[in-house]
Amino acid sequence: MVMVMPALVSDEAASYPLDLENLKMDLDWDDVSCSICLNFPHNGVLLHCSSYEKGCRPFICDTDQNHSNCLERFKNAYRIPAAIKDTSTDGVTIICFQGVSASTGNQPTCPLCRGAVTGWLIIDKARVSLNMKERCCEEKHCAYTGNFFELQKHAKVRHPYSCPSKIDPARKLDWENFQQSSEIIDVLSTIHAEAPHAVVLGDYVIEYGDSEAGDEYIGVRRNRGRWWSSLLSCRLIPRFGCLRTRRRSSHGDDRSRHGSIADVSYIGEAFSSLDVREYRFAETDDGVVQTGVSTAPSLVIPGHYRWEFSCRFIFNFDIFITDTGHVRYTSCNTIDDQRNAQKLVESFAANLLINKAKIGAFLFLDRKGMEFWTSLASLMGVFAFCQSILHALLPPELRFAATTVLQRAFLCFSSYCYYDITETDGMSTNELYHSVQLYLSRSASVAATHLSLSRGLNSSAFTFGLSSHDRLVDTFRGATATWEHVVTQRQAQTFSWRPLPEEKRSFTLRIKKKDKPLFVPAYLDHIMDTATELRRRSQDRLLYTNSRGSAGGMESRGFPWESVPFKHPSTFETLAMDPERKQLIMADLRDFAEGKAFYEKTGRAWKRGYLLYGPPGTGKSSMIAAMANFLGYDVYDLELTEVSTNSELRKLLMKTTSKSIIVIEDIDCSINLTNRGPKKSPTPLIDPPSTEDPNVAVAPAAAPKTITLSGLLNFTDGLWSCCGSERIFVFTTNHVEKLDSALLRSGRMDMHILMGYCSFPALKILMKNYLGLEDGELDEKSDLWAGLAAAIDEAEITPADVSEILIKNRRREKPAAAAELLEVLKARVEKRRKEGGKISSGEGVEVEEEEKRALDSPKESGQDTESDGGKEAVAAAAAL
Ligand SMILES: Nc1ncnc2c1ncn2[C@@H]1O[C@H](COP(=O)(O)OP(=O)(O)OP(=O)(O)O)[C@@H](O)[C@H]1O
Repeated sequence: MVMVMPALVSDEAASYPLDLENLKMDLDWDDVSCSICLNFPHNGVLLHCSSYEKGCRPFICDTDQNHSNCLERFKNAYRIPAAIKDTSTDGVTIICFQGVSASTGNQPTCPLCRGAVTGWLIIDKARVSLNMKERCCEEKHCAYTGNFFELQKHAKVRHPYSCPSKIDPARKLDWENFQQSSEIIDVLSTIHAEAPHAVVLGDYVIEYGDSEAGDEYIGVRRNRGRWWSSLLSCRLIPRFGCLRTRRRSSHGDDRSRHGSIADVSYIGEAFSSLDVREYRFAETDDGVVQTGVSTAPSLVIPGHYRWEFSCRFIFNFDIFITDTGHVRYTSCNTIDDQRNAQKLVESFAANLLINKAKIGAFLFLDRKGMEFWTSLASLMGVFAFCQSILHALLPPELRFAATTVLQRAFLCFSSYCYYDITETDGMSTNELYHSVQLYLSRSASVAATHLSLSRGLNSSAFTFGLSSHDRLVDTFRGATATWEHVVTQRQAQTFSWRPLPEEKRSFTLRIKKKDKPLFVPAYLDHIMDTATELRRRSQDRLLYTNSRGSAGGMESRGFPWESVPFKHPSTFETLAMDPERKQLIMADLRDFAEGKAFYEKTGRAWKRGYLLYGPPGTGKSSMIAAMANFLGYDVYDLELTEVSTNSELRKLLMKTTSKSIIVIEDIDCSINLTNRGPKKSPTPLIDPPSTEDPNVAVAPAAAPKTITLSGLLNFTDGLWSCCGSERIFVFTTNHVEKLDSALLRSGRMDMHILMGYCSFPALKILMKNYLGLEDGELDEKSDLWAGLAAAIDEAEITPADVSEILIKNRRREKPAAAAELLEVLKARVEKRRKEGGKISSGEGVEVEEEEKRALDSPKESGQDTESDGGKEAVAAAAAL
């Protein structure tokens, strides 16, 4: 047996003797493949590794750069500077690496067993045999196959410049990734072997459970006796570049035995073999004192700066701070790392000295903070435990009672009081809930992050609402109110006549107990008022009427008014009227709308009456529309002929809302305004059908009309007139002289407005409206303009008539249309003069009024004339 001792440079390698005889005998050359390219190893060599004795035979190719070139690549990977021929005997040559030492951390390792490689053997017999094996050309896309010599020739001729043995970067990266993943798996399996209950979170291992065993695992004290807490042990998975470096520096023979053992030894040795500096914390001293230890200075740091966990920084070293008063850092390989570690610990100590505060940058929790959170956690744990016990032991009724008692106790001791405003109040809807919703929508649109949006019927605006469990803080008279929108699922669907929504919604108002007198009821009133105003502004205005053809419909659905959206376009701007008078009326309306305090102070009902009188077509209806548009009020057009009794009139009044205009047009045509007492029973105009005929249904007799002037007077200025607020009464008439003076007195009709014939300023407005004629557009000194100014007053023409002429001529040129108007005015003046100054339109008024009276109240006209006859008939029947 020939034993050869290779002249190895490292001490460890010196112990690998070679049994050359056995080497020659125990190989079947057909089964040999290159450990790197996995092909037949042409011109092959056998790496001499530490596991040679155990049968490891790592053959690799020793070809040139035109082929796989595996030996060269192996040497390059480990930066082996040189190799020398050491021994040569009987067809076996031993080559040894030069200048390789285990201490440099760059020891070549066997591709099969990962053991240290000290050199290689050239076995002549193996070479001859292996060189004759056929393999493919290494060049991409080349299909040539041949033995070693054929391939050499082929490469020289066909691929003289190719270099297939260069490393493909993508494949290199793949290989590195593969190595990394296997390292991760190794580390994880080691962690689980060492600490089966640990959880690996990112780069850290968190251990749960009791650590009474007191294993000072990797130098970090565990949290004793606190079963609920978890302890951040340490960062175990370092960066893999570092891991690989460390691996290379470790002993190969350990690793060759077992892969995972290698990682365990890594974790262990990180704290044993590396440089450990130590800083000491003293319990009592408040300063940081550097105690003179020769190589490792000690810092005395107050006790409350102790931390119970360790942290690995982004650098390649670890710092541990233990409750025994020690700060330790372990540096890795480089001098830079050591310097960084030292700097960090020193700046940490300096910070403590200066600030005596937490150093946030180091992501540490101080002991006090830890204690607080652990106490809190323990309290919560106890609470959860008690809750589960109570749940198991107590019946639901008892639990409910206990909860109620607890809630009451809580409310007793709380400095807040709470108000729940539910969406429904029993069977009816809670108006306050909707008002609060609308009120909060003002600020919700700004403050809240999650909103619900809605748009109501007859509304042109969107309203915002709080979503479930959203909160909003409001201030009222300097105090704070917190609103929360609570939405819960309705539990069991109880029997109900109407379907209930699936969710129960409510608002909870939280205010301080001391603010209670401030909030209740003033705050709620404020909410209601604001919501009403918002609702009014966001909704289209409405035109109501009570005219439905019969008094029987009065109580239909409990609401006597029917409404349509109010869309009249008339405004004070388009109203043809003297500008000064217009301004006067507008100022009066504005004062009224803003006069809440004034009316309260003076003890007057917040209402105002306007009487609009003048010939037909002078703009009385237009004036009402302009008023409504100016104030933004709803309009109630009261048809008096549809109202049977004074009480009905009262009910109608009661059902009007505030901020509204109640209009009675042509009041002189609607009622006998001289009779203050009840009217006589009316006699039907047509005979009632004979009751003898059973087939004919007997129509019920029309309800007697008992509405009186006094009823109307009470309507406008009685006790009932102030059942609402901010209401305007407007009466219109063509014959003011026919009205009872009681109706006209101040307090009922506060302002009498004459809507007269078209004046020259009014004419200008109409020409602007219909012809688009702006001021100064026509030469004011022109004959046309002067003629219009002179004729308009004498013509006594209504704005309605002027409008009609202008509409007819609106497509013509403006001067031509104005000239046409002048012609009409002149003709009218001429006619008036001929007729001796009699107002022709006045005659028209009379005729028109008669017609109106006949149409509007046929019964009334009939009543008076036939009342005597009726009386006679009744008397005759009584005599019989
Ligand atoms: N002062 C005015 N300004 C603008 N347009 C007017 C004016 N007066 C009348 N008009 C026009 O004439 C038409 C009739 O007017 P309006 O109905 O307001 O008159 P009125 O006085 O209410 O008539 P009546 O007494 O017959 O009800 C309206 O369509 C309007 O366009």
